[in-house]
Amino acid sequence: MTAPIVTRDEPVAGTPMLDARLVVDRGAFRLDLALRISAGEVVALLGPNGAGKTTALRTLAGLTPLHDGYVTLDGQDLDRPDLSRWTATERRPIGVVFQDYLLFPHLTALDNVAFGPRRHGLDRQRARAVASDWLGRMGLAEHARRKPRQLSGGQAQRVALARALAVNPALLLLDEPLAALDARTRLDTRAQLQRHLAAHPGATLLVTHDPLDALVLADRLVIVEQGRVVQEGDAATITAQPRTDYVARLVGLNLHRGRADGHTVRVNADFSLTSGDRHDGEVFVAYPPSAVALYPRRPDGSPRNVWPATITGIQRHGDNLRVQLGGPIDVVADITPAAAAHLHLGAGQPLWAAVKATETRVYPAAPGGSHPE
Ligand SMILES: Nc1ncnc2c1ncn2[C@@H]1O[C@H](COP(=O)(O)OP(=O)(O)OP(=O)(O)O)[C@@H](O)[C@H]1O
Repeated sequence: MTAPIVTRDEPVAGTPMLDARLVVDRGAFRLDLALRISAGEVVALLGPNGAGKTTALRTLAGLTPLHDGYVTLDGQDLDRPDLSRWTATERRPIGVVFQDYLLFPHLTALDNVAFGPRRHGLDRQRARAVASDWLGRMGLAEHARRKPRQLSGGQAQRVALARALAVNPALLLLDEPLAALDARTRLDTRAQLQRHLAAHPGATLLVTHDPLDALVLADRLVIVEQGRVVQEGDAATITAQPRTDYVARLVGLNLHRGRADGHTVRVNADFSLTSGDRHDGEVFVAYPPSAVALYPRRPDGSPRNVWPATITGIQRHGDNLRVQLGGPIDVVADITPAAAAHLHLGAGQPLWAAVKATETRVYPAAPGGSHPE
């Protein structure tokens, strides 16, 4: 597709800071996603391994060429493959924090941060003044003369963030910015990062596997699978109404797709669920693992959905056990150790699963045409 040529000095009110359609072919893999991010907005790009998150980030940074589509940032066309126009990485008003930070090992923290402003034309003294200010904001003033190897993981992460922000980027790109940290450092650094992102006036794109990072740091989530956007929205909407198996696992819900006829949802040829909600047509049915009760024998006299199942896996899950079940539908159930003691759990063991109709949530599969397929 082609977009009109837009060349303007001032961003037009109401237009997003970043407006992009990224099309990249990599052998059998094709990335094709539209991204719009407003000034001051933090968007998390979330998806399973190989979904295309890093490719999207590298394309925006100019490290991987865009094959089709366009990248418009702050009113300027950066990439227009249809016009054979691309902008070199170093000429983009973009700051990048890579997963392993990529600090220059031979430069001090100060000179690592000063590197960006230097490249943007400031003389050494002014670049160092800008860098010093950023290190101060990151609480690293006393570490300015240290080399990267003398910094902790959390400190190195903040130097990398300072380096990315020191050029006042219209777009800040973060690639798994907390992945290299241990769990404790991660907690502190996540809180600090949240503060710095909230203060960043430009657009921010955060690439992550980690739903917690996305939920804490982002205003909006964009979920990609196999190079395509499958769902996007705020965290509350996505956690309430997942639309793919990946998203359902991410937010910890069982999810089935089926055809509703009143209170009955046919999930497959062998199985229907009864729900408290009335619907007609293609729907999703979601319910938490804690809503699935397990019994050694068929429970009688109950209005619930009841079916025979077989245990396919058991894991510890917080204080409870998470039990994977096969049968007419695949589900997971969370049960307490006390409940487990009555069931004599073991892989391959047959038992009965039940879900109350009132604990299921049913919603249309294609609201407003935003269906993933
Ligand atoms: N240099 C490359 N050459 C060819 N194909 C590549 C290259 N890098 C990545 N790919 C392919 O592109 C697809 C998307 O990979 P990408 O790294 O963007 O996914 P991702 O969502 O970032 O995954 P992960 O979470 O594992 O980092 C994959 O199928 C991958 O095999």
